[in-house]
Amino acid sequence: MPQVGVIMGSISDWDTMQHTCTMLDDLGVSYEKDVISAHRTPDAMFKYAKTARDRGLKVIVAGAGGAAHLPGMVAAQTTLPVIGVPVQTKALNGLDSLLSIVQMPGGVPTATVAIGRSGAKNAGMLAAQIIGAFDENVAERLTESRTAMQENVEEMRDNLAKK
Ligand SMILES: Nc1c(C(=O)O)ncn1[C@@H]1O[C@H](COP(=O)(O)O)[C@@H](O)[C@H]1O
Repeated sequence: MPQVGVIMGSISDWDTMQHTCTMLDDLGVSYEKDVISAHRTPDAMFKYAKTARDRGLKVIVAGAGGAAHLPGMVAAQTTLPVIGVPVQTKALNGLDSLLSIVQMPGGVPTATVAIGRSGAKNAGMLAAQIIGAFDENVAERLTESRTAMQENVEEMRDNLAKK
């Protein structure tokens, strides 16, 4: 039973959303992935959000670009935490996606990460942190990843000192 649902408005979002999936793979968190659109497949979106909790999901990560209504519309229909990933767009560089996701009305929170790949990566990590609040194994892997990141910066400092 997957713990995280990773959905995206179009297959064209996969370039971005694959980074969420890679992060979840690295942290050993089970997930499912799908293309669901609030605009193009409203009934499927409704069903996905309404059945998510009963299917055992704990967190939903939703990526979309442009008029990115998917994360907010999913959040409107479930009390599971929803993390929105603003996909970078050609016309407006993803500012449109960001503002569509982040500016939710009071009462329907949607966690919002940065535009594009880094945001998608952080969405996977944030989803893992939510799971890790209740799962010691995931928490342990998150701690290891922080340690690796710190070691990486130490290496950068050593390299800089040699320049
Ligand atoms: N923002 C949404 C939604 C939605 O929010 O329901 N459904 C599709 N899209 C977005 O449209 C963009 C272009 O999609 P296409 O590449 O399929 O034309 C994608 O970034 C997708 O997330």
